[in-house]
Amino acid sequence: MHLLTTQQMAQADQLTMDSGLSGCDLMQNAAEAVASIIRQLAGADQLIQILCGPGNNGGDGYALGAILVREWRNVEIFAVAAPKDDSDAAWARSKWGKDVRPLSEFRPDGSAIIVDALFGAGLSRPLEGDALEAVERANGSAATIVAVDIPSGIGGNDGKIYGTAIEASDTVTFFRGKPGHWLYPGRGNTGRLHVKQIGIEERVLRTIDSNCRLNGPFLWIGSLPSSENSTHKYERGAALIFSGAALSTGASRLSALAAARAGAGAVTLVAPPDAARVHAAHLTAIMVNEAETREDALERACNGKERAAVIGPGYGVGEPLKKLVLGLLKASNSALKTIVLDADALTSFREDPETLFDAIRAGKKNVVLTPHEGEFSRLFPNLAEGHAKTEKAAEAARRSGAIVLLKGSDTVIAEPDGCIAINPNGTPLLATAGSGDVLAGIIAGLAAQNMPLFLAACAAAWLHAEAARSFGRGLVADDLPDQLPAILESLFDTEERGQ
Ligand SMILES: NC(=O)C1=CN([C@@H]2O[C@H](COP(=O)(O)OP(=O)(O)OC[C@H]3O[C@@H](n4cnc5c(N)ncnc54)[C@H](OP(=O)(O)O)[C@@H]3O)[C@@H](O)[C@H]2O)[C@@H](O)CC1
Ligand SMILES: [K+]
Repeated sequence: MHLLTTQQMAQADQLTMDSGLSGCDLMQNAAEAVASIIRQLAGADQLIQILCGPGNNGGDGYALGAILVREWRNVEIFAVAAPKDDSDAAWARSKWGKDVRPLSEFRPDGSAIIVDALFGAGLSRPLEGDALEAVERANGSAATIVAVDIPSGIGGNDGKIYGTAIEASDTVTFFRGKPGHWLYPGRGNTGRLHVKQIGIEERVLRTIDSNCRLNGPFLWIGSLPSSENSTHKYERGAALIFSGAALSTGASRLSALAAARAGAGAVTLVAPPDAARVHAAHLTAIMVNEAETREDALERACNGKERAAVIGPGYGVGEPLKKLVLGLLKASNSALKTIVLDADALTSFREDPETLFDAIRAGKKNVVLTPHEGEFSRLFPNLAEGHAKTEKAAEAARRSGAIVLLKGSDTVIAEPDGCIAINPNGTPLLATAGSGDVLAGIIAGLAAQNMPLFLAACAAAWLHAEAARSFGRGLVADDLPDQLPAILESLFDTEERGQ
């Protein structure tokens, strides 16, 4: 599903109005959509307190009030300022036609439903004065809060809080969601998101240049590898995982198991001899190859049948890892097409990230970088602050020439050409040691089966979170790979049933 910025939503609005529907029609439809949610949440006698701003978000609030009083509901409206004369919002206020009290007089009734129609797509600065106080009062009350379009104070494009922001239990938005509904902290303030259709036609998306999508199976299920037609393990796809030293083998082992559970037919760990023995004691289905030196490991990678490799987890930050990564990126004429750079492989380039980016751009490999925020700020120090997470990831992908999967509870995946996906099913359960190693392994496992790399990264982020959810409390990273087969199976089942 596309996500639209506030500017793109305004464009959708305008394109719709150009083809005949008026702004007042859209506002009326928007208000009807919010009313349908209020009817589900409110008892017949429950007080509805609507807070209206000066723009069209406020207009939606007045139009909603007019609908609800016709149903004999008990409605109060408080406004921060009157709408401009002759605006759609002024039309809606005239439809309401009853008393409007100043926002400074708003006192929440703990048993009421508060409708937040203060600011939506037009939020242009931090909340202050009466609006700020009203939002704080509403949040401090026991009332249920329903936000119109987006909780007031949340930036529609970046999900950031401007001054303060409404904490809604439900948010009703129109046509498509916005990045700010899905990026934290906005996602936390949004509550349940209801996306309602108000007469904007799908075809406007052909004109609007939207590059941001919500991640989910609908995006990549058609490309998800199925092992049905492969009879040989190498035909199914092989992955190579680079191991660190004997005392830090766990991370690479997690990546290897995840790659195998994601469907790679053959997974090999390449490890220094003492580490190889540790792996051998733990593993059965995963192959282990010894490599005496870094050069041996590189040679093994270049002469193998593996299409995808993971390097970084548990390897150890430093010059040897840098050289190995640069060697892999440079190697031509090998089956290895995809390299997932994670953890130590990212941190090793913190002093000179440009060396890494130059090598990625110069080489012929498809590369995914999987930083968490800390690793990201080491590689892209001037992008770390201020920007929206989507913009940070997109700019990092453009600069590095790699797909960037910026981890977090709202993981963002970006391609160098500007396509972005926001992952919606992240969970705090994933904040556990080794979880990132598993994610890197899933990406490699899917890429080894020839899944297009951006889609593989999107699918991996979603499957990884789904695996955590399906295990639940008490999860440790070791549990994640084992959850994957059942999740993959149910995805294929669903697709076969055409759902
Ligand atoms: N797109 C669609 O499909 C449809 C959209 N619809 C609705 O329209 C909404 C967008 O309407 P909108 O453009 O009028 O913006 P809105 O959010 O009402 O705010 C603008 C006003 O607030 C003011 N203001 C801003 N920040 C402020 C602050 N911190 N503190 C104080 N003031 C502040 C700002 O002042 P200014 O920046 O101009 O000085 C301006 O006066 C959208 O969210 C949806 O609900 C539906 O009706 C129909 C279909
Ligand atoms: K709002």
